Amino acid sequence: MTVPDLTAPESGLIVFLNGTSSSGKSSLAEALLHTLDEPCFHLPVDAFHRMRSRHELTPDALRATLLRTWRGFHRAVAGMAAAGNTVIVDHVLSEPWRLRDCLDLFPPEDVVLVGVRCSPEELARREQSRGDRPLGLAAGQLAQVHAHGIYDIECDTTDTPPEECARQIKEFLPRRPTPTAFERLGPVYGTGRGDGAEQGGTAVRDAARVGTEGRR
Ligand SMILES: Nc1ncnc2c1ncn2[C@@H]1O[C@H](COP(=O)(O)OP(=O)(O)OP(=O)(O)O)[C@@H](O)[C@H]1O
Repeated sequence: MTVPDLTAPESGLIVFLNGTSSSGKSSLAEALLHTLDEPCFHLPVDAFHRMRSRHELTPDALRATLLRTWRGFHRAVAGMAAAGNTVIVDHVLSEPWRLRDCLDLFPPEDVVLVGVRCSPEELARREQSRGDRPLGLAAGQLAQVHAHGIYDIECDTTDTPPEECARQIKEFLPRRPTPTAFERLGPVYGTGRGDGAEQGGTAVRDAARVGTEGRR
């Protein structure tokens, strides 16, 4: 029987899609799965919420459980990438601690931070037609989600189909400049692997102040 090579592989790329609810992250992630040449995984936080058992919880317990779900999600992404997998992350940076936690965990040179933009009018139209998201959810997230201000690449899904956005990202990957957005954001947020991963990270200190934004 052949023994598999278990020496530490090179870290895989993390294509980090950040945008409000209804901005088109999941659709873009799905298009990327078909567009990128190498095997890759789409890890959406929604899948982790679906895996959780359906217990009745007090508001405090729910808040703590949601926080653990998000933090577990970040660590699952880091683990998949550490094993050499290309990972597409579908994320809403609607609370500052979420970005801090990711900055603490992910190798900054391996993250491609993608801003997924969409006009407020189109976001409202999509919410209306979906019917499974509270109206105004996306509008309420807009300012915070993009507050860090830096991306490696941005896509505007208002008038551009997911397949075209995926093609633009694929074209960008081999010529992405350094320092990456994550490399630039680490010092700004006073975070980074090394101090964060071992000690629990700034995000853990922030967690005491975490909001109750919940599942989104
Ligand atoms: N590029 C696009 N052009 C037109 N419609 C789109 C585009 N991308 C997504 N949509 C539509 O917008 C709605 C939301 O898309 P999607 O689920 O991909 O967004 P999301 O950002 O993952 O949302 P959420 O975070 O709420 O799950 C869907 O009805 C989808 O068909």
